[in-house]
Amino acid sequence: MSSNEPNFSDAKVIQLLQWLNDSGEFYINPKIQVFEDPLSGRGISLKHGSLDKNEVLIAIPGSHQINFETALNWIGKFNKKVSTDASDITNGVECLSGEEIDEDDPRIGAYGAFTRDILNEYSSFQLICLFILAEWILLPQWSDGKIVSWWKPFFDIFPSNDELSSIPTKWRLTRSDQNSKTLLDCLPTASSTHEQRISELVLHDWATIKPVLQKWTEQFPSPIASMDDFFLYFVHIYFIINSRCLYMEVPSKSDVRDFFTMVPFVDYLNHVNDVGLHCFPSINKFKKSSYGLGEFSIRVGSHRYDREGDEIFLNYGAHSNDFLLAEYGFSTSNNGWNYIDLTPEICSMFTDPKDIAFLDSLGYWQDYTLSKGEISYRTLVAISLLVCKDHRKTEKFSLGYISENYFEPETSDLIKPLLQNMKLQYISQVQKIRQLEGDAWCKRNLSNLYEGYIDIIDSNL
Ligand SMILES: C[S@@+](CC[C@H](N)C(=O)[O-])C[C@H]1O[C@@H](n2cnc3c(N)ncnc32)[C@H](O)[C@@H]1O
Repeated sequence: MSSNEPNFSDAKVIQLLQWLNDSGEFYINPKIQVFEDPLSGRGISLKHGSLDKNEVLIAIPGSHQINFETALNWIGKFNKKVSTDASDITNGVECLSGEEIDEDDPRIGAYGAFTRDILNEYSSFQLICLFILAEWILLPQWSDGKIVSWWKPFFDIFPSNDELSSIPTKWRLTRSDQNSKTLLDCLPTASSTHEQRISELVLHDWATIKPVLQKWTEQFPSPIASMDDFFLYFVHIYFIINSRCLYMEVPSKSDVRDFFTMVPFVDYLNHVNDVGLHCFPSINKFKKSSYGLGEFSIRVGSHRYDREGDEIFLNYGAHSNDFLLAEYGFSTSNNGWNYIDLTPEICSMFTDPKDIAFLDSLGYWQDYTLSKGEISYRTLVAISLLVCKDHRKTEKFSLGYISENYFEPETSDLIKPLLQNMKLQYISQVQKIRQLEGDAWCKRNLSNLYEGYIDIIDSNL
C-alpha cells in the first residue's frame, strides 16, 4: 500500500485493499477508515479532515466486482463453450488472476457442462449464487484445500450467517426451533407480506440451481453431502448478495431485475433513512474493464462530513423498517418511511359482499395504510363506506367531490378505538418478543418495528 492510503488494522480489510490495489485502478479516499460496531457491523467513517460535495470516496474497477458478467466470464476461463471470444476472455481473466489454469483444476470439470446459452438462461441471482458457492465453499473442498479462488479476499469480508440472522425469510427457511416460529408469528402484516414474497423468490432460485448442485455432488467428493446442507449455504449466499447488491446495468442482460453488481469496499457503507443527502453511486462507463463494465464509484453528496469519526452513509432507498428487515435484516429508529398495513383489520369490518364488490369496482379494495400523522386516502374511502353505508356518497368522496369532513365525526369514532386497540396489541407483541430467550438481534429489530408503529398511532390519535 502506498503511504497516503488509510491505515486499516483488520487483516481481512488489509488483504482486500491489497487485492484491489493489484488492479492498478482502485481508489480509496485517504480521509476514510473502516470501523466495527457491535450492532451495524462494519461501516466507513471519516478519519480526518472533511469531505467536499462530489468528492470521490471509493472507485472500484469492473474487473473486481461480482455480477452476471464477471461470473460468466470467469466460468468461461475454464470452459471455452462459455467464452464466445476465447482469446479476449482469457486475456482478461489471466491478467487479473496473474496465473495460468492448472490442468487439474476441478473447476474445469465442474463448469464443463455449461454452455453460454445455458448460463444466459439463469438470472443474475441464480448465476451469482452458483458462482459464489463453487468458488468460495466448494473449490477448497474439491481441491483438498490446494486451490483458492482469486476472489477470496472479497469472500473473506462477506457477513457471517449470524450477522444476517435477523432476516425473517431465514427464520422460515432455515430454522425449525420454537423461537423462529414465535418470531414469525410476531411479524406484522407488512413484514409478513415481504417475508412471503422473498421466501418464494429464494425457493424458486433454489429449485433452478439445485440440479447443478446435485450433479456436482455426484462429480466430486465433498463433506457437504446432503442437499439440505447445500440449501443452508445457498440461503446464506442469497442474502449476502441481496444485502450487498447495487444497481448497475449489465451488458448481457435486459431484465432490470438482473441489473446489479457486488462492489467490494462500497459494501461497507451502512444505510441512512434520509434520501438524496449522503453519498451516491456513480458509474463511469468510459473507464471499462475487460468485461465491458464501468468503474463503480461512490461520491459525497450535500451532507457535510467534517468531524473525525462521522459515519459515512449511503441511502439504500426510501424504505420502511418492514422492508429493511425483510431484505437486509435490520431496522432503524425514527424511520419516516414506516407505515402500518391496516388491510386485514379494515377488510374484516366489511361483512356485506356488495360493499366489497363496490370498493373493488372503484379500485379501493385492500391496501389500507397509515403513516406518521396521515391516514391514506384509500383507508378513508373504505372507512367512509363503513360509517355511511352509502355507495353514492362514497363514490363522490373517492372522486373528490365531497371532503372527508362530510363523514366526521363518525369516521373518527371508528378509527380512534381501532387504533387504540392496535396500540395495545403492539405493546403486548413487544412484551411477547422480549420474553424470548436468545435471538437478541432479531428481538431488537422486531421490537423496533412495533415501536415505530406505536409512534405512527400516537401521531394519529
Ligand atoms: C451493505 S452492508 C453494510 C456493511 C455491513 N455493516 C458489514 O458489516 O459488512 C448491509 C448490511 O449492513 C447492516 N446495516 C446497514 N445499515 C444499517 C443500519 N443503519 N443499522 C443497522 N445495520 C445496518 C445490515 O446488516 C445490512 O444487511
